Amino acid sequence: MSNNIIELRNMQKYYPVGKDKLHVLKSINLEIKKGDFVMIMGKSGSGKTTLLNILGFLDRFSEGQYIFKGNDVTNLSEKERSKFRNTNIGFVFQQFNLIQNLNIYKNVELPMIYNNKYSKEEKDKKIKHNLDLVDLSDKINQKPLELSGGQQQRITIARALVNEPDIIFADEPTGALDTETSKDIMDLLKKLNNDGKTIIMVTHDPELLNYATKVVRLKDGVVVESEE
Ligand SMILES: Nc1ncnc2c1ncn2[C@@H]1O[C@H](COP(=O)(O)OP(=O)(O)OP(=O)(O)O)[C@@H](O)[C@H]1O
Repeated sequence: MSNNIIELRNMQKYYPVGKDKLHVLKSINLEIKKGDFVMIMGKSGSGKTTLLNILGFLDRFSEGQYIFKGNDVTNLSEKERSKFRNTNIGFVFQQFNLIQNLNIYKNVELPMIYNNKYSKEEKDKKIKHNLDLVDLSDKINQKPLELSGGQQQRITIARALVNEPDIIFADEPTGALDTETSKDIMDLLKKLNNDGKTIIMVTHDPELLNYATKVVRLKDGVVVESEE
């Protein structure tokens, strides 16, 4: 088996717009290896988020083939897609997407509620372990808005890790943070990458390129450059 964790073959994505269709991703061929730290770059509207959402089973594509960990996942049902997503992928978003009226424990617990396979003791252990990993176990009973932006993003990273996914998808994870806090978050992602997680990240920021092992540049829905 190849050591590609992800392969896209000749993938096309159209969005319906009135009677027409907008061709937003054009003949995308992509190979991502286990342990890569991939940066998807390109101008606003070039298709970065659409590509990330397709790779993360959040959106469907129109034509082509998707091979994920050696499985052809092109034609999965919605239920199978949710299972793949929940088992294999952790998500980190620019706007954190934490639930404000739940405390940190409950927020980090969420992905484990959906997959429903751990006992209360196992959940406690995993939540504490991952909060330790992001250095915030002392915030376990607080609410998201009582934390700084950087701390909230660290909580979303703990949440992304609880189901022990192989891959972390991050859409502009530092977009809402100042320079110094961005560096902390990038260093944390790099540490996870060094420990074996594959990271696929969308960014506008060329200064973050030195964290990457692979760069994919999109222009008007076309991969114009893909370099290791
Ligand atoms: N649900 C949708 N319906 C129709 N068109 C869409 C939809 N979502 C995105 N688009 C269009 O698809 C194109 C690509 O959008 P996408 O969000 O993937 O770009 P992006 O590179 O991530 O941009 P940004 O950096 O601004 O987030 C844009 O032209 C956008 O307007």
